[in-house]
Amino acid sequence: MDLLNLLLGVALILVLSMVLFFFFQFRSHAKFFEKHGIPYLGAGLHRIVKLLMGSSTMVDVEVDIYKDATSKAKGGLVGISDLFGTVGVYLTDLELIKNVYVKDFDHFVNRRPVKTQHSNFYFKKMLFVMESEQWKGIRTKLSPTFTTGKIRRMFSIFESSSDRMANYVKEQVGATGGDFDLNLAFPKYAMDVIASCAFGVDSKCFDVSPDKMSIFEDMGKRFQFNLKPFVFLKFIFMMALPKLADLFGMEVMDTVPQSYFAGVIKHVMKRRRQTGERADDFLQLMMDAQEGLLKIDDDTNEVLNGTTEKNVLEDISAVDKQKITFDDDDIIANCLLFMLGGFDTTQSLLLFAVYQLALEKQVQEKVYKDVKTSVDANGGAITYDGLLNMTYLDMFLNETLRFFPPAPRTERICTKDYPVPGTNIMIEKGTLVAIPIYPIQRDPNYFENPEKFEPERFTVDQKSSRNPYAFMPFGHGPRNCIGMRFALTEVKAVIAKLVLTFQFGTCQKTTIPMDFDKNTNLKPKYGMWLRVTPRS
Ligand code: HEM
Repeated sequence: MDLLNLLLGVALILVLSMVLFFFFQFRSHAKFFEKHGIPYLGAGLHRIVKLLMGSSTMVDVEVDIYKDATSKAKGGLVGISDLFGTVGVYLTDLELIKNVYVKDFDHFVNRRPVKTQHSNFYFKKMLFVMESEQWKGIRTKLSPTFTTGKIRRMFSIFESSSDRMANYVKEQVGATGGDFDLNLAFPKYAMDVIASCAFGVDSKCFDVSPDKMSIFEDMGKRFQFNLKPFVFLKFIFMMALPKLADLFGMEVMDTVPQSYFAGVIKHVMKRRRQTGERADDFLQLMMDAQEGLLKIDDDTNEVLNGTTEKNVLEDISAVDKQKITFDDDDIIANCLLFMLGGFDTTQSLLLFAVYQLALEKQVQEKVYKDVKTSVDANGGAITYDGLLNMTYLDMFLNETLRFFPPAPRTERICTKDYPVPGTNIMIEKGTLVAIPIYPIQRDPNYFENPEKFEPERFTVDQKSSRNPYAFMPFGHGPRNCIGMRFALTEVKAVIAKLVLTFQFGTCQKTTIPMDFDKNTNLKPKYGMWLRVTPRS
């Protein structure tokens, strides 16, 4: 009983300390914004509480902040205290967003820093969280692995995983079709591709029944981003009190899957080095990059409006380049990043794509015709070049990404004081800069009737008549998603295969309208139940 009282007392003191800590922090933020003449949205504690209680999703929070922000913004921004107590600005103006992404990128090179010192060995070596020159150096090493030419060479991986996926779904629904939760199959596809591309192994995901997972899939799921209340509180604690978090040895990521995957990669690298065996996969490209055998191709992530990633990356001085190391731990970290950056996001796009196919029958028929025409012209095969000709499929996926962007916002940290053009506002070095993706893509100022699903918004004409920064599912500029082309090819390959093989419809268990999972990025809450019927 005494021990229980003691624990309750400690818990109470901890909660009270955190409340006091946040109270004083938010008061100092209010003064900060007042001094800079920036309207302040306040602490937004009600949003944090709603997230923690599970009555709001991350998307609800984003939409709510955007609504508030657009009504109060000055010079295209408002002040916020983010969920972790960081002082930040929230951008509402597309010109300012363009400046941050591209034009004045040198002021906004980094993302939110990882403040803990002793933990997260691989996490800190991931491109996503790296900073400044180190980031530029590693991005230079990795960019040549994501070019069109390299992805074309990996296409056979997408092809065989797509075949496995289609066969798996066929087995589940039978010859006459049936209701099936696609959420049980797409994670297997995403994992199968990652296992082959980034780890050089067979995931065996499709070799088990839907209620089971192969060890690779199981570990991958444990590695996924989630915001369950306990994890969320842990993040808040780690960001707000990094020194204490270090003292407790807290880790951002679960260490068991981390060690498992690191072991797999080390094993494959050792075998390849010993036997001279090579493969057309991402791991091989990184091993080649380590040896300095890869060059930046001309098509390295073309970036909108004049600035190319190539320009920025070539900007690193010769001396800096020598300082950039790329050892086996960097390779492991960036293979893990494939899992972190590519597993959840790709699944999310796939799930919402089939959802929209099922809801919009006419769209489904158009996608089918587009795919069939291209495949027939290629002797019945889905090829890399064939995918490039599927223009309606491309428009359809873009509209799916507008409607359901897997990442609802992105962020930068201001790395040099930045005077906001046309105003007397200064964004101070160290300030977090939040860029809302989901709410802008649903804003009627940029997309007429935004709640209507309409792939025709992405015809060449319609795209050219719109501000390109209103659509940003992969971010923009030199720090955009490095895996964009990879992800789009991976998704197109399997959607093409699936629409050729099946027709998708709704069933009793289909959630309409969509309900999002509260504990993670954009994902359906109740799986993705659809009626799946093999085409005759
Ligand atoms: C549909 C799939 C995907 C979506 C929607 C997506 C979205 C995004 C977004 C919004 C960002 C932030 C961009 C910015 O801040 O401007 C990002 C960054 C990133 N993504 Fe993706 N992503 C996807 C797939 C992938 C895949 C397959 C990989 C595989 C490697 C990947 C790796 C990364 C990395 C490494 C970054 C950080 C880049 C850097 O900091 O230089 N993503 N992604």
